Amino acid sequence: MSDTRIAFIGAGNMAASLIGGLRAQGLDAKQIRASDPGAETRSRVQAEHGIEVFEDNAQAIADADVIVLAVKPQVMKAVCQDLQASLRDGQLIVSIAAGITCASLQDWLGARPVVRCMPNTPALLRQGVSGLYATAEVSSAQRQQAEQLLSAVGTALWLDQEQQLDAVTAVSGSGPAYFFLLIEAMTAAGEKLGLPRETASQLTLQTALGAARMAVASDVDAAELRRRVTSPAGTTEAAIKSFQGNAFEAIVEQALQAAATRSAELAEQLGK
Ligand SMILES: NC(=O)C1=CN([C@@H]2O[C@H](COP(=O)(O)OP(=O)(O)OC[C@H]3O[C@@H](n4cnc5c(N)ncnc54)[C@H](O)[C@@H]3O)[C@@H](O)[C@H]2O)C=CC1
Ligand SMILES: O=C(O)[C@@H]1CCC=N1
Repeated sequence: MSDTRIAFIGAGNMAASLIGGLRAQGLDAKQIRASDPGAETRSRVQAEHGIEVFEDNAQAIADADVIVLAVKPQVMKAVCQDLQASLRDGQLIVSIAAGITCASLQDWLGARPVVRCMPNTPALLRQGVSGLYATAEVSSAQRQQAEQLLSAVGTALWLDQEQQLDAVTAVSGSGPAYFFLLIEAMTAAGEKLGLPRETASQLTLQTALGAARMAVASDVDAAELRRRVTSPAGTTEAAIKSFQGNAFEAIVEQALQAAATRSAELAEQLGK
């Protein structure tokens, strides 16, 4: 990455996280450019990261080795069709949009090297995780560039099949929202049990953080960690029995299936 030039099309939340991660890794501000129609968005990334910003996407990609498509899936087709004429051979396209296939991107941009990724919002704290899939046109040097880009904001994992990105979207792309939902529910339940809201919130948040850190650091799996909390005939067992009596695992499986199905549907709808 020492002399790679990267252009971001769309400078919203995910792009700003990636730019922040790259800058923290020591990439020079001169190596990064971004374009966005929002004047406020442009000013913000320029002020925060010292990079050059553009209103015009074609200007932003002029000297780029890597072009990161960080717009919403719904505008991707129009953005690509506008960019197509300004692309040079050898530029790597990296898309972080949910549910936009490599085939659609290559349909709109030509048969170029494309890496499709699914990051998640903890990228904001460089605690993200991403799945990456590369088309056959991507060289090994470009694979490394894409991996380094996503590694700047967390863990980057390669996939063998593009379809697996629907599952990655269901597990980790949307995943932070599931944990936030559990945090909301546990905080509300703690309050109902008689705790002040702020206390219930702090207890829940620190428990979530502690449990996640333990699970990451542990050499045993989550099921074993759970067993270690669960005393025979104790309080945890009562709660776990209640969760499982209400088909907790099935609820989780159905929710992730819904997310994966939606990811595939988006590809179908927006790929045309
Ligand atoms: N938010 C999330 O949890 C995740 C989002 N993603 C994907 O990341 C992409 C970006 O999402 P966010 O950063 O959350 O959205 P965002 O709305 O914060 O950023 C998108 C940016 O694109 C800009 N934009 C709109 N039209 C444009 C155009 N014609 N040319 C250039 N820029 C344009 C918008 O002004 C906005 O600043 C989406 O495709 C989403 O699917 C991927 C993983 C997780
Ligand atoms: O909800 C969505 O569609 C996007 C993709 C993953 C997270 N947010």
